[in-house]
Amino acid sequence: MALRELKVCLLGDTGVGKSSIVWRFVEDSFDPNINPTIGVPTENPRMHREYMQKGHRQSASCSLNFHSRYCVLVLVLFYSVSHLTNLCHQDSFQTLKNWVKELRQHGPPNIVVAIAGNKCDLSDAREVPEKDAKDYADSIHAIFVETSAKNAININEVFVEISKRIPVVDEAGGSSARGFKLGRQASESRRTCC
Ligand SMILES: Nc1nc2c(ncn2[C@@H]2O[C@H](COP(=O)(O)OP(=O)(O)OP(=O)(O)O)[C@@H](O)[C@H]2O)c(=O)[nH]1
Repeated sequence: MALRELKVCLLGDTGVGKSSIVWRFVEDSFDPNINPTIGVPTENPRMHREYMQKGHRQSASCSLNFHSRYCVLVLVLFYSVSHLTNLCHQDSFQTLKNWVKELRQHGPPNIVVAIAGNKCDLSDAREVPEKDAKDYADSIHAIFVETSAKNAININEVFVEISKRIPVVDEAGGSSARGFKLGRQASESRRTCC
């Protein structure tokens, strides 16, 4: 089966867990002391995808500089709970809405958008009700999943859900809305991630 190269951009406030989600998905690991990153593309060896992480500090023109040869998918993150940083949950939820607005204005049409409410393991500190986030996601026709990179909750699922919405492109360049199946690259069999 032919491989397609796709790009997933992870957008969201600093500290919402973009890097941690990538690490959990690619390496099945979690680092509580992970360093902040800004805009460093990360190769995904498992699925021949390229992940680009973008923090909210970057300008829209820079961070929404999508490459047309890729089918572009977007995972927008916020955390559903208050967090011990100077950013509160409402900030990250509001930032998410701003990202969506920018995507609608500057992103390609028919972009696949998924919203992840990360850090759902901190349920005692929950302050954004799941229903509010779900209602918002429904209103923009986005996928919504609550995730925890720490406890490996729904990390694979969010990417599987995204993959289901990716149109299949046939050899003639036409597309259908059937989605496609995620799989592992044979050449990367030494990797131990799931
Ligand atoms: N409890 C909990 N902590 C998490 C989770 N995901 C990430 N963290 C922690 O949140 C902090 C920030 O995580 P990062 O993955 O660096 O967040 P980021 O969005 O990539 O941050 P920037 O690189 O600054 O944009 C780190 O201390 C992580 O260990 C999670 O699901 N649950």
